[in-house]
Amino acid sequence: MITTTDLRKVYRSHGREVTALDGVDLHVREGEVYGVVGRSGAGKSSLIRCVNLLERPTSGTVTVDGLDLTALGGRGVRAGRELRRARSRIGMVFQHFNLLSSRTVQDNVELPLEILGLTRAARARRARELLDLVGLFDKAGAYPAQLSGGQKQRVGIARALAGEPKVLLSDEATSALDPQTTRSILTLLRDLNRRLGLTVLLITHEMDVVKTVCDSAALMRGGRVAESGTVAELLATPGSQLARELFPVGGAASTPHDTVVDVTFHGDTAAQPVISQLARTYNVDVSILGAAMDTVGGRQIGRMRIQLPGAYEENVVPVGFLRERGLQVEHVVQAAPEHVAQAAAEQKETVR
Ligand SMILES: Nc1ncnc2c1ncn2[C@@H]1O[C@H](COP(=O)(O)OP(=O)(O)OP(=O)(O)O)[C@@H](O)[C@H]1O
Repeated sequence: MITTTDLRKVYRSHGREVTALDGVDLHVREGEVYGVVGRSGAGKSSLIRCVNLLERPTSGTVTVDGLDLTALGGRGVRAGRELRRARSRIGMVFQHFNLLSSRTVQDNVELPLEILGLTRAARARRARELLDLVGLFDKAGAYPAQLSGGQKQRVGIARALAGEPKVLLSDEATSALDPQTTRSILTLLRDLNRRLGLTVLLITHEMDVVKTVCDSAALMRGGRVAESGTVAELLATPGSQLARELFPVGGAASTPHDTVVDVTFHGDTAAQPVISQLARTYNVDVSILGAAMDTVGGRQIGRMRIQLPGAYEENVVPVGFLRERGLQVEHVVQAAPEHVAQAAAEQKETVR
């Protein structure tokens, strides 16, 4: 539904060039909720703004619902009109809601419909339907200042849906909200995604957002996509940073000479009997260093960090035993004690 190909964005200001996007290839399938995460400055906002051409890419293409938006945006009245029409099929939700304070809730939702040229009666009817959809029918006559943050964002979402978009872009829609309100907005987005078949591309710096609503995710670093895939694929990718951050499991080994592995299993596969079978079959002492269960991408996932006596090479058979039983096993390379001391010293240096 959304494809970017070798997308580059270079900002030029005060004689300086900043490369915000350095060849981004992204593919968001129809009907999925896709999360883009990354540190501040990774290029997330630039990406989402290039997807609806609020920002013109320096090079590369953006295709939304089969239409190459980058080809539409030439100069001239016709090109401008075509781009505006295409853009009206892409809804956008902002972190700070961007509502007009002098307009009522209903008038805010009607704004894009005015631009689309709907009659007053048709606008009012559609705006009320949309307010009903986001649970704010009774607030039609209120002004933004009379609403809570969550209600303002619901108005923002209703307004974004006015042009009956197939795609909704969300730029940190929940980062100004408290955790409970965040949850209710995410539930609303998921609900709209399912009921309307809406494809949602959201950017966030909160892993919990990805965990709660996303089917797929990408990690951006330095203007590039460092990792991407469905949440299930990412969780099954050895060494995936996203998987680690989505599902952290801690615990340090008692000795650096033993083997530490992270074992991932799905909620319906009980790991505990497998671990005790392992201990019995190979007569090894298995220490559980950490464990967690959580729901990721709507599926129950469990992760356990265990310690096995001896070096990794000596544990190939027990590790194979776990893998044969369908568990995903990832070797956690432990830092040698002198490296730990050095890393701690370096960190102290940075803090100072
Ligand atoms: N209009 C602009 N002019 C110049 N440089 C810009 C502009 N917008 C963004 N940048 C730079 O581009 C890089 C990527 O910024 P961008 O806002 O896309 O990142 P981000 O991942 O969304 O960060 P954040 O999470 O802090 O919003 C940064 O180095 C930023 O300073």
